[in-house]
Amino acid sequence: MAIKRILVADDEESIRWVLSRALKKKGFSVDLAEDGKQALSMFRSNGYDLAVLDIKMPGIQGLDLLKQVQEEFPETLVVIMTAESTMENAVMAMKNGAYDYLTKPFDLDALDAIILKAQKAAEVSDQIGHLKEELQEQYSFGRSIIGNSQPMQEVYKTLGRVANSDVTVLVTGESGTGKELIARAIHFNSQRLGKPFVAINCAAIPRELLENELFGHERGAFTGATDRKAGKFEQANGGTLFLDEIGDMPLELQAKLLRVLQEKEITRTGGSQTMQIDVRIVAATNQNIAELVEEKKFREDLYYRLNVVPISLPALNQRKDDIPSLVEFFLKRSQEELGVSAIECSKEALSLLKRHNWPGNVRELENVIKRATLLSPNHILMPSDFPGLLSNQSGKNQDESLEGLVARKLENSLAQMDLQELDNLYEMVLHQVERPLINIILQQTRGNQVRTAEILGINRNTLRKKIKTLEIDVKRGS
Ligand SMILES: Nc1ncnc2c1ncn2[C@@H]1O[C@H](COP(=O)(O)OP(=O)(O)OP(=O)(O)O)[C@@H](O)[C@H]1O
Repeated sequence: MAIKRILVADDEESIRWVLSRALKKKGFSVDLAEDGKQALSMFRSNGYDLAVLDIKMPGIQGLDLLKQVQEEFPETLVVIMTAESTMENAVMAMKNGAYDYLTKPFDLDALDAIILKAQKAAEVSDQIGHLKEELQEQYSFGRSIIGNSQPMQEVYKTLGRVANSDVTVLVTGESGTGKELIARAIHFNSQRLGKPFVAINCAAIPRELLENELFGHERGAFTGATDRKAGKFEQANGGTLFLDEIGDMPLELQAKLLRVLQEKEITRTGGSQTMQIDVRIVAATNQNIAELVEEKKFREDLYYRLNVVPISLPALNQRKDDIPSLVEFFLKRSQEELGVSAIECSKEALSLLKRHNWPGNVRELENVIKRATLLSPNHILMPSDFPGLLSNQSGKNQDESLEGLVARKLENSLAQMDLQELDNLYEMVLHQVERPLINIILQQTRGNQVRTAEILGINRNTLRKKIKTLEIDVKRGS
C-alpha cells in the first residue's frame, strides 16, 4: 500500500493550513479534522494511509485516537505531534503504536523525511506481501499446470514467449480448461512478479456494477457511494489484470476499456483527476469472439487490441493422454485437502476416466476425483467409485458399468463370508457369475443354444458342458 491519502488532525488552524498546503504540493490527497471526534468519523468514512495527529485535541485526545485507529485501521500509519517534547509523550506515543513522533514547531522537512521513510517501508512491506503470496502460489498444489500432451506443449511454448514482455494475451478455451491458471502462470513468470495479480469475472458482476468495479469511484459519485473506492485497474497497478469472460462485457464498457488500454490512464467514476496506470492485460473467454464481432456484440478494435497473442487451451477430451497425470495430481491434492490416507486409481477406473467425454473439462475431472476420494471406502478407486460416469457409459462401455455393479455386490458378499474357510473361492465366484449369465442369455434366445453360444462368444460344446456342470434347466432357462 503506497501512501496516497493523509489525514491531518489538529485544533490549530494554522498548523492544518501549513500541513495541508505542503502535503498537497507533494501530490498527496489531504483531509483535515479540527478535533479527535471529527478525525475518527472521517477515518470511518474514508480510511487513510497515514494520519498526522496532534496529541492534545478537544474531544478525543490524540493518544486515545491513536489507540482507536490502531484497533479499527491497523494498516494506517500514525504520526503524533506534540507541543512539548517530553520523553513521556514520545514514549507513550511510540508504545501505543505510533509510527513516528514530531515536536512542534517542526520543520516541514522533518515530516517529509518521516513520510519518505513510511513510503519506503510500505513499499517493502507490499513487496514482501506479494512475494509471500507468490511463494504460496508457486508451492501450493493449486497453481501447478499438469499435462505434457502435444497441445499443452504448444501452450507452454507460447507462454514462455510472452511471459517476459508486456503484450496483451487472449486466452480462449472451453469452461474448466484452465484459462485462469494460465493467466496466473503468465503473471508469475513475468517481470511483474512481486506486483499484484488481480482477477475480475466480467460475467459474474451485474453490468451496472462492472464499470465501478473496474475503474472505482469517488465519494458521492452516486447514491450509496459513501466512500472512495479504488477499481481493479488501480489495484492491479504495476501488475497484471485478468479480465475473465471478456466476451460478456457490455458494449458501452468495451468502448471505455479500449480508451483505457490506449491511453493508459483511468478516471474514477465521479472524479475529475486522471491517473496513470501501468497494467498488463490478460483476457479470457470461452466464447468465439470473432463470431461475436461479426454479430456486432463485441467491438472489433477491442478484439484486435486484446488478441495480440492468442493462447487456445485444448478441451480435455483432446488431450486424454494427460488424464493419468491429472488424476494422480488431483488424488494427491484431495488427500491433502481432505486429510485422508493415500488412495490410488485402479487401471479399470482409469480406463473409465479416459473414456468419458469431460464436457466440464479439467474442473469436472477435479471434482469427480475429489468426490470419489471422499466417498470411497477403498484404497484403490474402482469404476464403481465413479457412479456418475458409469451411468453415462453406453454401448461397449456397458461392461464397465457391469463390472462396477459386480464389484460392489462381490465386495458385500465377501464381507459376510469367512474367507479362511473357503478352499476354492475363485471357482465358486466364477460359477456364481457364469450361471446367471448363461441363464439370462438362454432366456433371451428362448433356449436357442447356438445363438446363446454366439452371443457369449464361446464354443457350442463348451456351452453344453457348462449347462451340464452348472445344472442349468435349458427349457425353463433357469
Ligand atoms: N492443466 C491443469 N493442471 C492442473 N489443474 C488444472 C489444469 N487446468 C485446470 N486445472 C484446474 O481446474 C480448475 C478450473 O480451472 P480454471 O478456473 O483455470 O478454468 P477456466 O478455463 O478459467 O474456467 P472458466 O472458463 O469456467 O472460468 C481449477 O481448479 C484449476 O486449478
